Amino acid sequence: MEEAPSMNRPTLKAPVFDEVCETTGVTLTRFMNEVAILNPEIAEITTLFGAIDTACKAISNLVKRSQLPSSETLGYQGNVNVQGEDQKKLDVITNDLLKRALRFTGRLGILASEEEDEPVDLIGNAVTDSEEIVIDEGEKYVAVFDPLDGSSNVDAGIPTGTIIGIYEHDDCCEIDYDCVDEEDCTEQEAQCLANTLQPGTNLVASAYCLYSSSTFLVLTLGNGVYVFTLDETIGEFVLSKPNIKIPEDCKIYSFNEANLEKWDEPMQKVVKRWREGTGKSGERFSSRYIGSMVGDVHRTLLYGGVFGYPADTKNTNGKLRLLYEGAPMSFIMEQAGGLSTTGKRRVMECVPEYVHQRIPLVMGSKNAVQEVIDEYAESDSAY
Ligand SMILES: O=P(O)(O)OC[C@H]1O[C@](O)(COP(=O)(O)O)[C@@H](O)[C@@H]1O
Repeated sequence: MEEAPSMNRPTLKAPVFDEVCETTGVTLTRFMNEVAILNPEIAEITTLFGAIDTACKAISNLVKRSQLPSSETLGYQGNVNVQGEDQKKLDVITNDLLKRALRFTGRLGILASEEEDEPVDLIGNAVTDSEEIVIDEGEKYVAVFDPLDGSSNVDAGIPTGTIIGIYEHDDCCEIDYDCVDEEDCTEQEAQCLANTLQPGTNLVASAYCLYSSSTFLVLTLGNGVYVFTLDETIGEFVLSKPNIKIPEDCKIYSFNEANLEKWDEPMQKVVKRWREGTGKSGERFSSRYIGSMVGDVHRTLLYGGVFGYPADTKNTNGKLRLLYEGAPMSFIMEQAGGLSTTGKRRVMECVPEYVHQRIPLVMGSKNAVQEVIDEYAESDSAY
């Protein structure tokens, strides 16, 4: 897999709110307005976050109401998505909801989603059936998203989430002519693909929304990680934790341990040492695993720990998707001071070869993830 050089992007100026007196009244809208004032060059992104704000509130409501007897959103849609997964009704509904919210900002050139077979080119197809979408001349972006991560858990009321990554759209990005020749795709389609298959180092923003005891929207614009909590009384996301940092040390790991024996050796060795308390920290780790990436990553960010879905003899590339799960969550983890690796590579530097590509993933507290990286470096593991 190709590795991408790091992008030298100017660091954004982040609005500063001190912990105690200022945060109580800082809504996401106000936060984004302050970001736009401090960084006029990315003012357009704040419009996208307006759409994300609305869509996540609507999804939060849908998820909460989905358990009610009157709800028609439980169960399966009857279709199978491009990855062979049975689509839940909520997968389809939340996908449509987010697609529409983002499209009508007029700022989006392309979107790619777990529930869409191919990237959707909004520039090439500006007119869709009855709804004409006007794409502004201004800055355009590419959005990649997993509309309802962990949806297999939704019927049991287990936390689920939405994951979003935002890239700049480059009208004159280099296209892969092989794709044009061999796969008979048009130049426009090749350009659409090239704009979609960008490495995490190109991300300009990423966010996840966790639908759980509360609804949390966690985001980075490349200068720290900010946690907003939905205040249902005013219907606004309110800044609850500015500029969070993940603890460098930890004693919690979060993996589907049922796969442990199928993992490759370095991963097995490290987790067995953590279980016995014979790892670098000498701490005996405890295990926590929800089986919903957004829930497991949110806990890991706040309490410290290591979350991952390593490669194994069944899922030789792991289970999680690089473009709309791995990279956006790695951007947030790194911005909070953590690390994210495949074991051998920094996830953010991996260039996706196709939209639904899977990648082995281990992310979390710096010193523990470094232990995994060191173990892979020592081993000449095939993975
Ligand atoms: O059930 P497993 O194999 O442990 O996999 C759980 C992982 O799969 C996922 O549910 C995959 O996500 P999707 O629901 O978006 O396909 C992750 O949220 C979670 O971390």
